[in-house]
Amino acid sequence: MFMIRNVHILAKKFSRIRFISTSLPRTEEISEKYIDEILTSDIEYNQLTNEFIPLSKSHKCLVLQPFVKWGPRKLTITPSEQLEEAVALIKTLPSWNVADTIAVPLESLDRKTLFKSGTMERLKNMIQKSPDITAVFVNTSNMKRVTSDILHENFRIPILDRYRVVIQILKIHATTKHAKLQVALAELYFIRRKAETDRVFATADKEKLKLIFQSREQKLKKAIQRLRDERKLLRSNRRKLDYPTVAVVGYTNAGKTCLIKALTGEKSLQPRNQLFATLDVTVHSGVLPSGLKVLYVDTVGFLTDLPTNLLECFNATLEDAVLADVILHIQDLASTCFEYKRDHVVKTLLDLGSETDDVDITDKIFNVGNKCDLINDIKDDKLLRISAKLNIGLNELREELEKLILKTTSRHLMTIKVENGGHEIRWLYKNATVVSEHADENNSQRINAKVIITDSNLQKFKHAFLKRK
Ligand SMILES: Nc1nc2c(ncn2[C@@H]2O[C@H](COP(=O)(O)OP(=O)(O)OP(=O)(O)O)[C@@H](O)[C@H]2O)c(=O)[nH]1
Ligand SMILES: [Mg+2]
Repeated sequence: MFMIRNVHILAKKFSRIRFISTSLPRTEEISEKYIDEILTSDIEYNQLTNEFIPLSKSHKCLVLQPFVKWGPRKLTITPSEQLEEAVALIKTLPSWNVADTIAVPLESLDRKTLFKSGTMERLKNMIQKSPDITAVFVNTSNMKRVTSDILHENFRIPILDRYRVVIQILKIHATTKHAKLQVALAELYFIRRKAETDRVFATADKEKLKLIFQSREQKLKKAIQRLRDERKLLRSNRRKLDYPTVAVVGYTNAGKTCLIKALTGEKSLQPRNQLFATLDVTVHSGVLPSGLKVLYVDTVGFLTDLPTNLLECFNATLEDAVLADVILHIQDLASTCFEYKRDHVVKTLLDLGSETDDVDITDKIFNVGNKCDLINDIKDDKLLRISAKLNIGLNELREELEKLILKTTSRHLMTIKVENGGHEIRWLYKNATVVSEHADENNSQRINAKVIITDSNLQKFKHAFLKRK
């Protein structure tokens, strides 16, 4: 009842608030200060957030996994695997714990009360007998308001669904402005849906709420657009530098950040045994066996069964991934539902590829199996097995990556005979990667330069030097 009574008070307070509409600046005029203000001082909206999704400092949860025993809604992931992921989600939140877990078989997930009366009673008794349970986490993507109210009336403690828990994690883990804005947008969609279905608001108040939500959505989208434009600029600057990019993607906790740390030696990177540890796209430089410099892009991890609104916010951050020269898909060999997670990532990537660039990205995806130190059986013999943590298989990975990069970026690894200290070698140092130089045995005036050069620069080189001869 606590939550419902609060919303009543809010509805009363709310009818006294006057909504002041302010005009939005143009995208290019949006300043850092403006972004800070959206995130911290939107008073009317912050009041709504506190009421609809109060951030609890700690909870002891009963993790409840409803599952359909048979029929088309039956999933390839087992209920115990789903429970395992749900427990990991809760444990990611500081000071949150799991009191108990239970998988509940259902005929369908569409019943308004979710459970039949017998099961409801059993669960009610179980919760009443365990006073240390302070919340129930029902691991479904987006529970209907009516269902959550019915469960709350029965269990008398807060009811959380997957959307609510994931948002809580994202709020804690978001550190950069872009991540914070994306999370704020996902949260707005969540609160709007709740408020729209709330019966305690009068129609006039609902109109006012609608204006607050609309205004906030516009502000957030504009600010996100500004940061996206900035990222686009950074991307095109990177292209001008002509360094190939490798996007490291995969399910959350697969070891993406750990792998980039191992490949680049960058100490600032912090792999963590948490879901959604990384919420920002960051770029780190590394060197391939031939000396070619590459940029590794760390990305946000994937998670199945998220509502579309939340997914949209994530997908925006994956633009960099789809546009990279190579997509390194890292899979956790030790994870229980390995195939299920792999298929989810591949499907999302292919969908994103066709949306963003309308291209088939299959040829530039490279699959690796990480955490080989934890298992002995070979799950997929086509996968290159590595351990980012113990540095196993990383040299082979670098070699394979280099081959694929040369192919996808139309680069050539070749030896060119040039004059020692002449224009040509200077040009090559400027426009290609010179891997090594060896004196020509037959002519001391000339050297053999081993270079990596793009197709277009090779044409330029030929045009500038070979045609003149
Ligand atoms: N045993 C073992 N553990 C690993 C290996 N690679 C990564 N880990 C561990 O797996 C956990 C997750 O690693 P991260 O690199 O943070 O995973 P991520 O894919 O970046 O996760 P998100 O950012 O949440 O998407 C950390 O505790 C790592 O130490 C490995 O090869 N072997
Ligand atoms: Mg990470």
